[in-house]
Amino acid sequence: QQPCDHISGNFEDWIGSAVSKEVIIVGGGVAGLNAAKTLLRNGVKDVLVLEAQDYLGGRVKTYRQGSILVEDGAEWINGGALNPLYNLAEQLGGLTQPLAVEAYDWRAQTSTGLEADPIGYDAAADIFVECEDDSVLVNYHGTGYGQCYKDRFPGKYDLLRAQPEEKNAWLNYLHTWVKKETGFSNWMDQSNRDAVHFTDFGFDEWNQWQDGFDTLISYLLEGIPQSKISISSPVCKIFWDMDPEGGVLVVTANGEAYVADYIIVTTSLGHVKERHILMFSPQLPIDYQMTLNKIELGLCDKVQMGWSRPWWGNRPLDLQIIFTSFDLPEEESWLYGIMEVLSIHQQRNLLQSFVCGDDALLMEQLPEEVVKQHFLKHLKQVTGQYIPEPTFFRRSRWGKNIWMRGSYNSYVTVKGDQEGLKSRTPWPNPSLIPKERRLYSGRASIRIIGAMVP
Ligand SMILES: Cc1cc2nc3c(=O)[nH]c(=O)nc-3n(C[C@H](O)[C@H](O)[C@H](O)COP(=O)(O)OP(=O)(O)OC[C@H]3O[C@@H](n4cnc5c(N)ncnc54)[C@H](O)[C@@H]3O)c2cc1C
Repeated sequence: QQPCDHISGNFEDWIGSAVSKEVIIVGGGVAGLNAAKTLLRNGVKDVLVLEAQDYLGGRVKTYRQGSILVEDGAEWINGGALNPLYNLAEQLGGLTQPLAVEAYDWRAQTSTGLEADPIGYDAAADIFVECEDDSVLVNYHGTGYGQCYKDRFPGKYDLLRAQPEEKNAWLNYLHTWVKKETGFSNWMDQSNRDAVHFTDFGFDEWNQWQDGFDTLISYLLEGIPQSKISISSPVCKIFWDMDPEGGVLVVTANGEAYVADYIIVTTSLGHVKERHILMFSPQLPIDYQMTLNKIELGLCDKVQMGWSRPWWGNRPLDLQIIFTSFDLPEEESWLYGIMEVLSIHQQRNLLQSFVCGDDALLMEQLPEEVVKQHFLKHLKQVTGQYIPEPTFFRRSRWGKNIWMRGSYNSYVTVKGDQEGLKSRTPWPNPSLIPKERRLYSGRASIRIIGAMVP
């Protein structure tokens, strides 16, 4: 199934047929295209982007069908003007303002279809803010991120005097909410020390790209000639320290070989973790490998459903789902991962939910029609409303995608923290990398860069 599995041979087998390039960029997502655009703008002309899939953008993937526009991947410009993308979108005339909270028809329902006590939501939301505060988190070094929430929730909830029987249900809701924000399978996975360093632009600023997040990709592509990009060209082998002439040899699944002065690898952490042993020759330096073992990439998917008109009413819907019973059949248990069903901004006939971690992995294994029927049945049960057959359905599968193996938010695990990794910055401090291995410091250099977008 992995197109790279049939690529074999060593350095000597490939070097003879290799085409020379100054810079090879692995991956045509935001990071790779931005690197190419920047190099070209600065006079480095002999650049080639090798992209594994048949489209550019990677985790920026806008889907259009008639008047429908949905995002499989990146959707929001979080953090308002603090986010550099905000200014870019504004400059390109493509920024939408978030809807006011009051614009939404906000509901909180139990999974059995009863109205939930909104006071539980207030407790959950308060703690959500508290546990993002670095001055609170420093007290939790050495533990998992969820510890802060677990410790604070009971007191806060009791203070708000909500129904005691709903207490655990709201704590479970809070866990699912944190998983959605982080992509973890379990909120005890991430090291609290790492969470302290998380650059949070603020989660209440929800600007978007007017015409889809891929406006960013079109912008990046301006100024990159087509000849500088090769799609459907997975990079399988990188021989990075073997050429007596000092070049880096790259071999693709199509059997093409390139020898470059420099290489920039922008593939997702999930892909690097899965393939680095087979991909790099010699193996990555041991400190890189050890770092890789201590960090993970989260997984979140989206499920989207549309109708010819909104059955929920004229206002956009924001429906919170609080699971009060856990008797779903095994196959449907991925639904436990849904804590919110939200109208898609600018798409008033469409609803969307996130599903993360293990729940996402289970959902990804099911046929699309089955996922659709589960989601529909669940919505009917929760709302108690008549819901017609949807006219649109889509779900993402970022975990199954062999070029991604995850979606957003890399993090240091608790175990990684205990083993000495103190920050999520995946690679050792560049100044600690021997000079001859740094980008722009000579041939045979290698540098792996991460996502441009948080
Ligand atoms: C569901 C979801 C929701 C998100 N929501 C937001 C959001 O609201 N706001 C936000 O700012 N960000 C969001 N993100 C994160 C954002 O999409 C990413 O941070 C960003 O797109 C990463 O860009 P990148 O170029 O670093 O990596 P990628 O987009 O992963 O690009 C890497 C590219 O490398 C290619 N590749 C992989 N392996 C190989 C190989 N061996 N050879 C050649 N090519 C290879 C891949 O196909 C891919 O195109 C979201 C992501 C997901 C999945």
